[in-house]
Amino acid sequence: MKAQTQRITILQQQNELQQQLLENKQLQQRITLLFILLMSLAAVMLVQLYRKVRRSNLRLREMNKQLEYQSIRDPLTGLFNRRAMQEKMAKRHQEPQAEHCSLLLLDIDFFKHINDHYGHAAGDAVLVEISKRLSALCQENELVIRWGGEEFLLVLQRPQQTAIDDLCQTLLRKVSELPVEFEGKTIPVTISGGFINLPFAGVPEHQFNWERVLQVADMALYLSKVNGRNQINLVTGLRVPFSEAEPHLQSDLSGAIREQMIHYHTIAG
Ligand SMILES: Nc1nc2c(ncn2[C@@H]2O[C@H](COP(=O)(O)OP(=O)(O)OP(=O)(O)O)[C@@H](O)[C@H]2O)c(=O)[nH]1
Repeated sequence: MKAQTQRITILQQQNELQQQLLENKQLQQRITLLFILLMSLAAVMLVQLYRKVRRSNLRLREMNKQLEYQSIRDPLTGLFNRRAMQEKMAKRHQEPQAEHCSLLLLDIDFFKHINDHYGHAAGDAVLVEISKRLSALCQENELVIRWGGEEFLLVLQRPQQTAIDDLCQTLLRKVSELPVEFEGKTIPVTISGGFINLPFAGVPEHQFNWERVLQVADMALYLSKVNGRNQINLVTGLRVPFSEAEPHLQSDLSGAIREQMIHYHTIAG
């Protein structure tokens, strides 16, 4: 009887153990399931987060590109601005053998009168139209810059002087032959310019840098203005050693011409 009771107790204990094992297994299964569920949820969230970050990165990159574009463009005409020129020249400075190029500085004649007579909006329309005409005449590797209010700077890549002369002639004609039409108003426009090569007359650029060379183009432009406008004065070389001409090239182009220190010619429209 005692042995039977003992066996029953053992069997009961075995049953309880089995029951416990079963419950443990179920618990383990639940934990595994929960773990898988949690991992899946985390994976989904991670993928979503990754996509979000990627989208925002793309947006940032796009905005950055736009900002970069805007920082080197003039908002009215879409042309390059001064900063673009400074960047181009800084790059040029780093090149071991900088390419020959030319600077053509242009300024619309009597632009103040256009504004006063036809209105500021008409003046803006003239700037936009002239920008288009200038751009149409330039090659892809050349820069058209809005240098100031009604001033443009072309950085040309045409080694032949005849090609430059042809361009100047065409440019004067293309600006003046067709008046700009704006809201029923017909606005006649002419332009004046000053031209020079960079480097100038083989003078190394560390000695005569682009800013100083451009000053000469500015003086040549001034000559075009005082000599009647609708023309371009081109400074194409030196007739005397640079050291001799240098003082004149800083502020007195007329003196350099008078003293026959430079090669120059005029193209009239
Ligand atoms: N409409 C318009 N006018 C501008 C802009 N920027 C500058 N200006 C005007 O351009 C005019 C420039 O005039 P001036 O420098 O006196 O020269 P100008 O009348 O062209 O005379 P010359 O250069 O001697 O032929 C000024 O009246 C400026 O207000 C612009 O973005 N839009």
